[in-house]
Amino acid sequence: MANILEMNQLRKRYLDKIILDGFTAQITRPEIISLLGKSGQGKSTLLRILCRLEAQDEGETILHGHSYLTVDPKEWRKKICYVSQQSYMLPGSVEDNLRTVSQLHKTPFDMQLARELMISLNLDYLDWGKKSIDLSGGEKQRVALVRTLLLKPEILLLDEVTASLDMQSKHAVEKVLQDWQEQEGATFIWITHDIEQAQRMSHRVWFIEEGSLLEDSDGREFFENPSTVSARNYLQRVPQEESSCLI
Ligand SMILES: Nc1ncnc2c1ncn2[C@@H]1O[C@H](COP(=O)(O)OP(=O)(O)OP(=O)(O)O)[C@@H](O)[C@H]1O
Repeated sequence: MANILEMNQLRKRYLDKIILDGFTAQITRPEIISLLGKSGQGKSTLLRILCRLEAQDEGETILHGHSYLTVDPKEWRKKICYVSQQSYMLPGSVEDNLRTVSQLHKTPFDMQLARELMISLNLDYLDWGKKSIDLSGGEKQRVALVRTLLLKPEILLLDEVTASLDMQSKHAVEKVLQDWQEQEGATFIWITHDIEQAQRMSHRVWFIEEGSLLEDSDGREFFENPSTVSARNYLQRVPQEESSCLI
């Protein structure tokens, strides 16, 4: 059977800077993959290419055996959805945002699922008539996540989606996503700089350096015994980098 997703020799450069340098990986079964690496290594660029918000310069992505060249981008983006760090709200109310997906794809709006997800993400207090522009950063982030989950994508690309959340909301998001992954058999590629979160969530880890996949490991193995010096340094350095923000 074909792999869920293949990335073959992806290359991308901005001006004279190489961002992705032959990134190659396969997803063979639904799982939660943490995409880890220092800042500026090409993680977000990779996710934007995977959902076709950007084009690679070279290389191929293949979804269930079909090259991206043969699949309409709109159809592709129903299956692979990106939730970015800057949660973009569409104009209008919270409810307008939640209904967008079904309007775009001409599918019925699943009110019950929307309500359940909002409650699970600690947003039960939120007035659905409130203008989306007036939401806090953390509220926007969670509404954007619900909006995307309602599409039930097969592959969900998560770019630091808990970055502006307090501890309680962060754990709520993790629980919702963990349950969702199991129930729906979805695949997540999750960028996080929160190593404890990655330890809690990862079935696999992809460690990226200078645009190449340096390690592709079972989650537990990666955190117990990373096989490259770079990954070992990264794991030791992250808490120090985070604590320096407090100075
Ligand atoms: N549109 C663009 N034009 C020019 N350079 C870009 C563009 N987008 C990203 N870059 C550069 O590409 C490099 C990789 O960026 P990317 O956002 O993919 O890194 P990242 O690993 O996700 O970093 P972080 O962890 O800090 O979010 C960076 O040096 C960034 O400045």
